Amino acid sequence: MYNRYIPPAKDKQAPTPAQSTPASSSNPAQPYARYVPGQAPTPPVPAQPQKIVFNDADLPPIDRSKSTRELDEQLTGTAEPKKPKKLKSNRSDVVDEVLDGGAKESKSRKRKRGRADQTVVSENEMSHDKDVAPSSDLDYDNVADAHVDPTDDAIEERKPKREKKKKRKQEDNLDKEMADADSDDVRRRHKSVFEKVQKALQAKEKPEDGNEKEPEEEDEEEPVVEHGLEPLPQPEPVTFDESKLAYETLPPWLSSPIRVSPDVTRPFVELGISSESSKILESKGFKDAFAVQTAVLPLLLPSPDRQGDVVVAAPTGSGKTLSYVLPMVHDISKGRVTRLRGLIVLPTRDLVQQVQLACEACTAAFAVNGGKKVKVGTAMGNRPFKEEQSIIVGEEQKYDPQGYEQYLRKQNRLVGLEDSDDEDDSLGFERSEPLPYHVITHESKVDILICTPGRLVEHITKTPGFSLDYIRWLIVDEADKLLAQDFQQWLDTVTEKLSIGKPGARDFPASNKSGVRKVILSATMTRDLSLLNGLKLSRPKLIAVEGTKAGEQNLPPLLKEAAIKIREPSLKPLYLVDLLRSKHMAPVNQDAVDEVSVGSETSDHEASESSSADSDSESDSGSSTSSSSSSDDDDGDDGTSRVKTKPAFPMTKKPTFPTTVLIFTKSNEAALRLSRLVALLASDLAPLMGTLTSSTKTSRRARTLRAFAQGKIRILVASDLVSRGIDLTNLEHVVNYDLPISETSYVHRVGRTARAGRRGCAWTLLEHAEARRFWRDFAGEGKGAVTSIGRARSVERVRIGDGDEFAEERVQEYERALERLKAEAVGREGKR
Ligand SMILES: Nc1ncnc2c1ncn2[C@@H]1O[C@H](COP(=O)(O)OP(=O)(O)OP(=O)(O)O)[C@@H](O)[C@H]1O
Repeated sequence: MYNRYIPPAKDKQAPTPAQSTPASSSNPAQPYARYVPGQAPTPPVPAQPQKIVFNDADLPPIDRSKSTRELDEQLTGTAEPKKPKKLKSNRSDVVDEVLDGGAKESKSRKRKRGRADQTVVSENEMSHDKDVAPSSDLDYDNVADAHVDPTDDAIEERKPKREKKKKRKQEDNLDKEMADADSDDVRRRHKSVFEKVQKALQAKEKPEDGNEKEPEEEDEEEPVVEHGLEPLPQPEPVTFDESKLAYETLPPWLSSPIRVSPDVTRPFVELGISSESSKILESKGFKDAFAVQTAVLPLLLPSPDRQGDVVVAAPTGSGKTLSYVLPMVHDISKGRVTRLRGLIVLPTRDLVQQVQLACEACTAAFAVNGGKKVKVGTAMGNRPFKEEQSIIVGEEQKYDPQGYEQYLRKQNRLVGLEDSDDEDDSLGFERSEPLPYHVITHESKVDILICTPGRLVEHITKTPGFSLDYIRWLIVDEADKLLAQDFQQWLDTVTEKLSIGKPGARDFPASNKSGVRKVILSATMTRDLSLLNGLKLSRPKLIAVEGTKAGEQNLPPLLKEAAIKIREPSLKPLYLVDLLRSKHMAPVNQDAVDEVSVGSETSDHEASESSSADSDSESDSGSSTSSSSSSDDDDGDDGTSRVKTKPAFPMTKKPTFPTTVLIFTKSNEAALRLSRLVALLASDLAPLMGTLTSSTKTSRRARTLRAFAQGKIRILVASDLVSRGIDLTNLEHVVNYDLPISETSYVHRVGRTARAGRRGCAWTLLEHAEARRFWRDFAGEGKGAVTSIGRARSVERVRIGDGDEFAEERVQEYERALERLKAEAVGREGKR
């Protein structure tokens, strides 16, 4: 929180920069002041001269900052052991005074009295005394702040005599007031203040009673303003109402989306898909169009109206993929020649592979009634670049003596030129040599390319014959992520290519439209115009599944969320094991996969999961190719990346697990460590576990996902790699072992379950320090809740574990597992 600077009142003298004392940690007399909202600002501390002159030699210097801190610590119970200080601060004086009920005259006052005829009490000090004594609503901050710095005396001496006289008069009044303060009336008022102080201290010291304490009940941390540098006068701060500003400045298409109810479904035939195609879609599990599809398909399928681009903001698992794949494949299937007409850009390789499957389902559906079987290719850096080039672009030797002549002339011309301005050459293409009297021509081998942004840019710049001239569909899925992280300026590179028109190349044969259709999608769609502008959208329309307010990120309607308090963070893995073994880990959908019994097939595996054997990157930057040095040696029988372990503790029964779980950790390393730890703590679950991290080879990740889909793996431990887009059909539970870094991340993580109209549960393990942020930012509960997450029901509180402590033998077992984990890590290090 930032503290707002409140300029001093007009009649106060504004400090000039020359007067201000530079902030310095070495300055022990650094003054601190505290901003109290809604109260008049503390008058500016008078400028401090370089040399401090004391009128009273016996008077010890007063450290204002020290006193403020000490009181803070006393009140909040956060006092740290301090070096003994000879000085007794003004603030301590005031607290003494308050605690003594005003009967005892404070030392500061004695001092003031003592020097009344030598020094002049500053206005600050006076105002403080006036404020403190009679007020029953004592504000300690003001009390402390109001104390004058000793250097004020020196300043006072320099003031004109007239002013001093005035001050002396005020001082007389002060003495009179102080005498009054001895009266019973004031004593009574001080008593009430004392009671308040005691209450406040008791409330602070009250130990946690073990019950789930509402984090929002915790006191707000009070803002502290450091006045090491005297603030310069500033204009009145402008109040900034973010929500108002955002919506008023959004263009109409963004602020007024086309809303669709989440319950709507319609047969595909009603939306313009032929009955033959619809039947094939149904055979693949797509019977009726989901809500988002009912809204998007009419905008993207051929129609007599001129249509613009489409932006889709719909919850995770709502079926966004099919909403763009269907119309794109439908359109491209009307053509004859294979040209690169559709680009789908996605942030990770796993998503590329997933969307490829959806595309293939649709190509089959439209390869009927003379429709073209649309060819789909991928470019994501999972194989050598050359190989990928040959899959995407075909090369052909064509007999063409004239062309060959030209080719030779060009070659001769280029010989000896240091800086060739030949575009192809400067791009570093590796060209094949033509046969004599032949020329080399290139043709796209795919109609649709699904790619990661980095790899796309590599092909644009390095693959001969790779052309975007015929592109008429550009799909950007998980758009907020792709726009926020502009990998290798992919968007500029692509939009520049798309701006080059080629007559007839971008016509849509089934309608009167030409150009590039852009479809931009995300469950957490950005409203940041500066990002969206980069897409150069044409007459865009925003589709939002109802309930998705602008700026809001809605969770799937059938998602149940719960938070589990971790009372002993050092034993957090035990809470996870208990959760996995608890009644909460039950199937939540009727058709959930039956319990599998894997037997001991994997129990004799020797190797534990290697944390860094593979080197694929999470978000493809495009420059990496799959690592040939990576080994799949430690794959399971079915090639999956199970957590293989020699059981640390004897297995007594066959491994079973009633449901499916995806556990998110904060990093690759954390995922690998946790899965190994759980395998050691619950060895019967080890054969059912797998890990998904960005350090795992892509092919192995794909096998793990396949094994999960087949029910062979039931528990996945993952980094945020799979938090976006991944569709694990049978996933029923998501566990946030580590709290996600943002609301957006939370939405994507928990959105791996409760997809496509199914039920799902999300569990978040909460350490004490995280509770406040979770309830306020993610759950949207309590004081200052600011969440943008929309949900059908509120987050539940669930208790796991045996109270504050686990049985001693479990703790010992855990310690043994940790020791073993450590030994394994050391052993691995040693091998490297
Ligand atoms: N019309 C449909 N009928 C049946 N299932 C469908 C239909 N449309 C999509 N699905 C299924 O719904 C699931 C979720 O779809 P999809 O992956 O497209 O969601 P999404 O909105 O892209 O989610 P995310 O934002 O997490 O990427 C998939 O398993 C998909 O096969």
